[in-house]
Amino acid sequence: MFVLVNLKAYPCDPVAVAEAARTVADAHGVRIAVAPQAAHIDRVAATGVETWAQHVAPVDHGSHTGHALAEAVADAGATGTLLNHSERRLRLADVDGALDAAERAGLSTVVCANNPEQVAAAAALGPDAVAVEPPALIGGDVSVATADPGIVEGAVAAADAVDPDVAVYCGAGVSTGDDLAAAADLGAEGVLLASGVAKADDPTAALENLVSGV
Ligand SMILES: O=C(CO)COP(=O)(O)O
Repeated sequence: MFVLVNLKAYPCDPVAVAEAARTVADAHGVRIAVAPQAAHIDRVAATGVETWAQHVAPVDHGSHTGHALAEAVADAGATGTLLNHSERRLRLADVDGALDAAERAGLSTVVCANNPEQVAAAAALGPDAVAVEPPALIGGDVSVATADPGIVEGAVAAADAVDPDVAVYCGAGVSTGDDLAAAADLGAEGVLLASGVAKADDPTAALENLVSGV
């Protein structure tokens, strides 16, 4: 299982979370990545943890003030990027353009989606992975795998029908080893989570609990 920790814009210490993630990943042989704010990518990557961007823009080098250029986040140390997160939605053409930008820069990609129908559309664009995250469950205490197992199974089936090479992750409310195990049982190959780690008093303990479900 792949564990992708999205730090959003939470007021946590990104380097402390990154060091915790690298330590737990190494100790347990689990792939854990951290997606900090763009301005923190270089400091997070310097810890040695797998580092992702939260977004890249569908643009090339040029006159694009204020856009997150895929090459720039890759230069800073990111090796992958989220796209179309529920809190950073894109138009379909911009998801496609951002996937092109990420591919140009050598970044792995996860396109987020609300439901199996959007998962199918996202998978058709050829990302490395899609992630189903029901917005109503994001930031809550009940994991998507418990609250709505059918949406995870539906996402796995939808992606498989379009392109079996696209991995399927799930997220929203994931915080424990039981949540991770439940997601795996439903066919997910990874989880996205945020508050369970970014808001934890002890991110190392939170991550240790999570990977106990691998
Ligand atoms: O949006 C998410 C990850 O990208 C999920 O957030 P929570 O883990 O806080 O529910």
